[in-house]
Amino acid sequence: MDKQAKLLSSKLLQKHRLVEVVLNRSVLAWEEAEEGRKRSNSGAAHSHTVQVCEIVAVRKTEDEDDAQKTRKSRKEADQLHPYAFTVSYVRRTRQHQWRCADVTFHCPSQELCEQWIRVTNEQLSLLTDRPKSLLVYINPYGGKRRGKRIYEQKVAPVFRRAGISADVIVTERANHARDHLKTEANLDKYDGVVCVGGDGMFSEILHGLASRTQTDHGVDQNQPDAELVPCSLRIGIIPAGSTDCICFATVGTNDPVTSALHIIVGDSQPMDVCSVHHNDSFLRFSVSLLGYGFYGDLLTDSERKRWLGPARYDLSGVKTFLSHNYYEGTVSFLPAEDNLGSPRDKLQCRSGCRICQHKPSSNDQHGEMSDEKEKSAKGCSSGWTTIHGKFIAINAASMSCACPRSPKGLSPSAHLADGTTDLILVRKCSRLDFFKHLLRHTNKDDQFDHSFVEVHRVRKFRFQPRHHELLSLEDLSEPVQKKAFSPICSAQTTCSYSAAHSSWTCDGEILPHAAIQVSVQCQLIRLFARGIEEQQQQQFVFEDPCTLWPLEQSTN
Ligand SMILES: CCCCCCCCCCCCC/C=C/[C@@H](O)[C@H](CO)NC(=O)CCCCCCCCCCCCCCC
Ligand SMILES: Nc1ncnc2c1ncn2[C@@H]1O[C@H](COP(=O)(O)OP(=O)(O)OP(=O)(O)O)[C@@H](O)[C@H]1O
Ligand SMILES: [Ca+2]
Repeated sequence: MDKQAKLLSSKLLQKHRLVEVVLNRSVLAWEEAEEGRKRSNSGAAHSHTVQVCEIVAVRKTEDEDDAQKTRKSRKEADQLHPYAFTVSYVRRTRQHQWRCADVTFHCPSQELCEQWIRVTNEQLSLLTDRPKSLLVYINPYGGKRRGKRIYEQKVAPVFRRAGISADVIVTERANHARDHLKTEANLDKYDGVVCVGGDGMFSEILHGLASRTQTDHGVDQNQPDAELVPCSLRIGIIPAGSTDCICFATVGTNDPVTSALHIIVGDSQPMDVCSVHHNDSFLRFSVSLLGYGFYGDLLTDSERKRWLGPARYDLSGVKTFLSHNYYEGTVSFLPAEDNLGSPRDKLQCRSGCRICQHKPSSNDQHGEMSDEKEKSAKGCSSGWTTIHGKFIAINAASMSCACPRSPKGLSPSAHLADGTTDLILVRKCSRLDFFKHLLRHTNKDDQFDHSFVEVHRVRKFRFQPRHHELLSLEDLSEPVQKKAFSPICSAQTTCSYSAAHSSWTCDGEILPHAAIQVSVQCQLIRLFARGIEEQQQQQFVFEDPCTLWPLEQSTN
């Protein structure tokens, strides 16, 4: 099929200029017609191009719509081109932000106007990746408690314009969305699930959808080696949380309108999910940060300060930094193959990332090695590596974890969909050294370039805190978290013996066990996103700027 073949070509009026408008299967383009240029004595024609896949909608222009925008040209339009249609499309602005822009064309006859609308809509209907029906969960209490307003004012109008129908559920309690997805929701009705909230809300959707998928396929997710079935519905994130790191790392910004537009155009970004087990029982899934020590303690403390909103992380951050605790334990990991790069190679994961497109073979589809190889590896020699030490932090970043606090993230070269996680070990060091390491998350310096930091790209890992047996005997009547709330050991004091252990934070949730086994499930889910775009595509600046809507008002 010739993508360049013209489907329609007409001379139409756009504002007060006569323009040649062309539609083919891939683009809608217009430029000032020759006679218009001669009349206005202008030089080269400015041409404008919109990818058909980035057209949001086309509609007959209502008089009221048009009146305000083209008051100057109304007289001429009324006389010669009284019929008009408006195309809404994606326009890139700054720093990965998208906006919905409108351009209106006036036609000399109703027939021609209707033909343009019909043929453009026919092309849009061929874009089968676009969702028509969505299930939306709004957390009214996430972030700065603006989820409902953000959805109603910024997102719903764009969905309506794109002809998307949405069933909206405002959650009434924590885990409402997860439980609804797990057992109640009629998922056949929908083309995707959207959450309005932060990383915690996303985690609810992930758990609901992934568990439901395993149940529907008879897979027992308690088995650490079970081959999990990928979820068929894509997930959209409208950011309205405190960190929004999953949105930021998959879209490049945490802007609700941008996310809504990625949903409308039907983008698809596969994503790795870590499954976390304690012995033979499933604990949780993680897509961003699994952190023990510094981040575990920080999150444990910040949960008690939820009322402070996003500022809780800074306060608990300073407090945890000053406590300067370290924890002893054993980490074992199964390194990823060399062709998947290394956390220090500076090959960042971007839209269409080559590393993530490398399809794992059926043997290592879910981060598995061949049975033979893994058995010998577990034995000790090849494959698994074991490190015993005293750690200030043990972090596993399955994606960069870029967010406004740390624009390059915890592991800047981690990949969204390569089937691996970057395991970062920060050993006991001085407070000043740890501060230097933290500071490097906010600037261009390499945070791994310290003698006390090492980083490994892995498919699986395990952690065993020191004296676990002793602790569990001692603490049979006491939940592990309680103990973990009050770490005893501080790196400046000499700790000859310590039974203290931290907790794992798993995408912001605290896990009830310190001894865990983690396995990366390659591309278990897909998001309505496309990864971070390398370069902003060239945008044409209109002499008469198109309307950007919804009106840019700050709700953040
Ligand atoms: C000197 C400045 C150092 C700044 C260092 C910034 C590093 C930031 C790294 C952020 C990584 C976020 C990963 C995302 C994880 C999400 O799944 C999870 C759920 O939303 N959020 C958090 O865990 C929330 C994590 C929030 C982390 C906040 C860290 C704040 C650290 C402050 C340290 C202060 C030292 C001050 C010394 C005087
Ligand atoms: N109606 C509700 N009432 C109370 N808690 C809720 C409700 N709906 C969802 N939650 C819970 O609120 C928690 C936090 O929500 P969310 O992730 O949206 O915001 P956040 O924590 O401010 O942001 P982030 O996770 O990005 O740091 C989630 O773990 C979710 O389970
Ligand atoms: Ca990954």
